[in-house]
Amino acid sequence: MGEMLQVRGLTKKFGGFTAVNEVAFDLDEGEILGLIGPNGSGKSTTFNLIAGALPPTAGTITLEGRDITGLVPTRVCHKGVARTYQIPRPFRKLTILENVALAAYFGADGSISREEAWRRAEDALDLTQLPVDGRARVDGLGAAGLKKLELARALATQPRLLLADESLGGLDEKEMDQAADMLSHIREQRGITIIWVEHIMGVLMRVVDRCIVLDHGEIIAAGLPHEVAHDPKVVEVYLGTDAEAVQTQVGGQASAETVGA
Ligand SMILES: Nc1ncnc2c1ncn2[C@@H]1O[C@H](COP(=O)(O)OP(=O)(O)OP(=O)(O)O)[C@@H](O)[C@H]1O
Repeated sequence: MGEMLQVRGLTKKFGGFTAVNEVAFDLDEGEILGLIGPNGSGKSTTFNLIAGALPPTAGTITLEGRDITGLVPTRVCHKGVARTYQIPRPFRKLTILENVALAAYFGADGSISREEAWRRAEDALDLTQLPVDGRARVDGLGAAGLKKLELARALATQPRLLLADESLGGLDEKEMDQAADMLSHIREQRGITIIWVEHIMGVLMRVVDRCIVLDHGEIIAAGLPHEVAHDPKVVEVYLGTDAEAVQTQVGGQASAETVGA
């Protein structure tokens, strides 16, 4: 397995405020990495830096051995990185298929035929279990369906690295589990490497290979899900609540500190 992504010294300052501070991690091809942390910990900013939506103040981002630091989002997309947005904003007047075909077409910078864009769209709809029927409308989709559409639009650009800003907060427990299984399925079927950003720890821990935890813009823990869930620093920032539920789910031996926490 080759290296997909290398992040070093990644820092973002907004005026005098440091939102992301010296973040560094590696990601292997085919891995699912969870990026978690409480509100305001710097998850979205880190994500936006990798996707090119924000220029970093310092640090480097290397994709498959090539420096992509500071490239604009369309250029990053053409290098094989796709992202989803926390708040889906589809074209409501277009059908589901049209929305996804447009993403395929523009994601490829118009270098593919319309027929190829439709084909890629159908494939992405199939992968996300959305109706491939050309008449199905966006209006009929609920919160979970809109998340799938967001995922389908990203997948239609045929990325090698998917940045999934899932934020499953609006979904019920069953829908959250299905969304998690879907990411796992996408990795298995297509070998796509995934960074999954999520505020809720529990649902993510079941499918990620590794995770990193941010707090105040810095990595406070990194490792296997059960290691991270038992890390006293992680338990502290999540005030025990979510971490306890996760420990039950992922198992593993609790450390002396967390037992007493
Ligand atoms: N454009 C901006 N200008 C100034 N401050 C910003 C900007 N974007 C983010 N911040 C600040 O940077 C910090 C990190 O924000 P970020 O959105 O990355 O956190 P997050 O972990 O994604 O939070 P959430 O789970 O709430 O989405 C926050 O304190 C936020 O207010």
